[in-house]
Amino acid sequence: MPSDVHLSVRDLRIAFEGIEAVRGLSFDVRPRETLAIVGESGAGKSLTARALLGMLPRGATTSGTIDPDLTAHRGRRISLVPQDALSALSPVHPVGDQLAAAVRSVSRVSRKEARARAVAALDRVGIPDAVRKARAYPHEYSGGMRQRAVIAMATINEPDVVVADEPTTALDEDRREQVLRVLAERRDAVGAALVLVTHDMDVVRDHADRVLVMYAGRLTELGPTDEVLARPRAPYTAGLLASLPQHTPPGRRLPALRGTPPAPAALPPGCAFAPRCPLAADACHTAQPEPQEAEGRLVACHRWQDLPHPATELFREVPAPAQEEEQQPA
Ligand SMILES: Nc1ncnc2c1ncn2[C@@H]1O[C@H](COP(=O)(O)OP(=O)(O)OP(=O)(O)O)[C@@H](O)[C@H]1O
Repeated sequence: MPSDVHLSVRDLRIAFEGIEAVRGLSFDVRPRETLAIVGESGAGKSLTARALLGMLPRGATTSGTIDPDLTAHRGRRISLVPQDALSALSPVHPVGDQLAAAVRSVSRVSRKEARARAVAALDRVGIPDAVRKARAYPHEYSGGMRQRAVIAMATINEPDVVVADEPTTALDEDRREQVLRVLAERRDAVGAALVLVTHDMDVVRDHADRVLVMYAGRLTELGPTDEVLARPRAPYTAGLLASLPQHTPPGRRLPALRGTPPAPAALPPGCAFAPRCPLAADACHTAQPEPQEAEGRLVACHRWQDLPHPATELFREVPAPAQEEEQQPA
């Protein structure tokens, strides 16, 4: 494994009763970078993230390699910031005690020292009056503050990898930005790699160094965020981008990406995106495209060289319904 890589995933497959939901995924995560995993619901983002942590649901079978395997070091070398902070915190213990317990679970320090580290960790994520707040219970924190406390918990033992699974879904935009900033700041401070699972391209644009776009359990595109967003090479990435309001001119219908992804048990032959893809050709309906190097990124698409620029144009065929265009003042 190259020295600038914290974690290396190769040909990861996750199945339930023999049906693969993640189908041969490979990627690396590097220190002090945020790798966003993005895609529609059911793409396999959470399963992938949870495989890194060894937290897959009962019944899941896996193959492939995750190197190093950090699953035995959860809370120390790899940690989770979940969507719902309350699920990460016990309601019956003060927040500071929980952080101190996390410290003492991996290092032999006195209670007093662990407590001091807990207060410092809360202070670092911007919890005001951290000494007093350390004695408060999770329900006494606001939503944004609670999520920052979870970030303090996830980074207090200076892990190599932090996995954040939709960490801001429950928050409003201001708090979302604040939490993602704190997460990036802590990532840098402890030298961790951050794997950020999201379905939100705005979050990807503003907070990820690289982006892994997933569709139906497979890699669609992987590369530097700025480059992928400025010029997507996979039609699916372009479709996700075209669905953002800022890419949709007035009078055009939202969302641009029509239809829904296939269920793992009902995959079409060939490229799983082909039935929704405006560029699909015969080969796309018969042969599954493998990820290949394409101008500094990985793209799994038979037709990546044929994409127009801007590729979001592919998804702009549909005018808005007449009543939206012709709305008259009452
Ligand atoms: N416990 C389970 N048992 C059976 N199948 C499952 C289970 N968990 C996930 N799957 C299958 O794996 C697919 C991918 O799940 P995953 O939670 O990784 O999707 P996701 O991309 O994170 O979606 P979302 O954004 O909705 O969380 C699901 O659509 C489902 O078909």
